[in-house]
Amino acid sequence: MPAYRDVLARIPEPDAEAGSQCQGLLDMKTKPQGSLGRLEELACQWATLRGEPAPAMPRKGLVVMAADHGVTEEGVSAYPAEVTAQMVANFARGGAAINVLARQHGVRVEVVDMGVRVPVEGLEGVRMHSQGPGTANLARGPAMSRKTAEEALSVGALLALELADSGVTLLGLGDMGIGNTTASAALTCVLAGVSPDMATGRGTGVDDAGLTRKVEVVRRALTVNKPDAADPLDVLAKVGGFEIAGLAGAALGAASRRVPVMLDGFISSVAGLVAARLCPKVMPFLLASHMSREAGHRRVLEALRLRPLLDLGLRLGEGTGAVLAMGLMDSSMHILHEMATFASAGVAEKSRR
Ligand SMILES: O=C(O)c1ccc[n+]([C@@H]2O[C@H](COP(=O)([O-])O)[C@@H](O)[C@H]2O)c1
Ligand SMILES: Cc1cc2nc[nH]c2cc1C
Repeated sequence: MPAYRDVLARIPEPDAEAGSQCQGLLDMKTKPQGSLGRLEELACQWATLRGEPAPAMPRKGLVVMAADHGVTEEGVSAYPAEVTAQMVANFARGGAAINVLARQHGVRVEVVDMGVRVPVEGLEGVRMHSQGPGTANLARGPAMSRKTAEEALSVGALLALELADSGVTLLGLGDMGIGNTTASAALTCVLAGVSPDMATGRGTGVDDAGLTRKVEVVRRALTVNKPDAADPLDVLAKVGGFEIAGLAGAALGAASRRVPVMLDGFISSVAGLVAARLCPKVMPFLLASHMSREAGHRRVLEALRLRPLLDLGLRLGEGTGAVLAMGLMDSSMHILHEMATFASAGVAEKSRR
């Protein structure tokens, strides 16, 4: 059995009792009840998912999965496909935005080559799990076989298990892949039930003509491939990407170990949606870090019933928004562990009037 199928059968239920006990602890802190708003919600969510009223501070990890997309030959990106490999080298050297933010927030980063066109073999710190030299052009036929989609899902699931075993308790998802907003738009159309013009955005910054072309390409991908919305693996194989499949697998693997998953922008949220369609039990473990500028992101978060923590106009990917939001999770846990209570600080509680 492919590894990802094994993990999705093991995703536990959240522990609502641990969450309400966590709220009880927060209510004893020296503040009007509920006044830390979503930070309190985050703390309780963390408790619910970890299954303890006062869990330890998160140990943060992030997987950045990179792959190329055959659909770039349709002229759907503002940047050339070579940028995917070049950015993987940049990640390995520690010079990308994600490296900077991860260092600031103490997040361990794992970079995975899931199928970059020109392999980046030999780069220290890059894990090689290439599924091929990029996907096939999804506007002309399936992006990959069903078997490859399952293999990529399994790579992600096994990596998440490995990270959980080594102590990671909060996992962020990041992506890198020129052309991947086209694949993500096509996935969004099928899995969230929206039209190509609603799901498609400017990605790295295509102009108006590029956007019109991109919507047409997404429309053609759906007509040519006829993905079956009731069969998420079929959808993923036909109009997905290697890195998207890997990230979906990572979400499933993390959830199976009670490791909450911090989604990033459009692409990693689509991966979350793929995971949710494969196994709805993953849904409580998915957290939305931010609202991307990319047009389709809102639709994906709506389909996942998630409310993003931040709205910073980001549209970079790489896991940048996920890492920023992990800082909020840290803050919520510092509050839970370090704030004085009304009793310990001798502060008068709410009047009973
Ligand atoms: O995270 C997002 O919401 C996001 C929105 C737009 C673009 N990106 C990044 O830009 C690349 C894909 O853009 P494109 O135009 O080549 O499809 C890919 O590397 C993504 O990480 C990411
Ligand atoms: C330079 C560059 C960096 C990126 N990081 C994620 N997607 C990207 C796309 C481009 C073009």
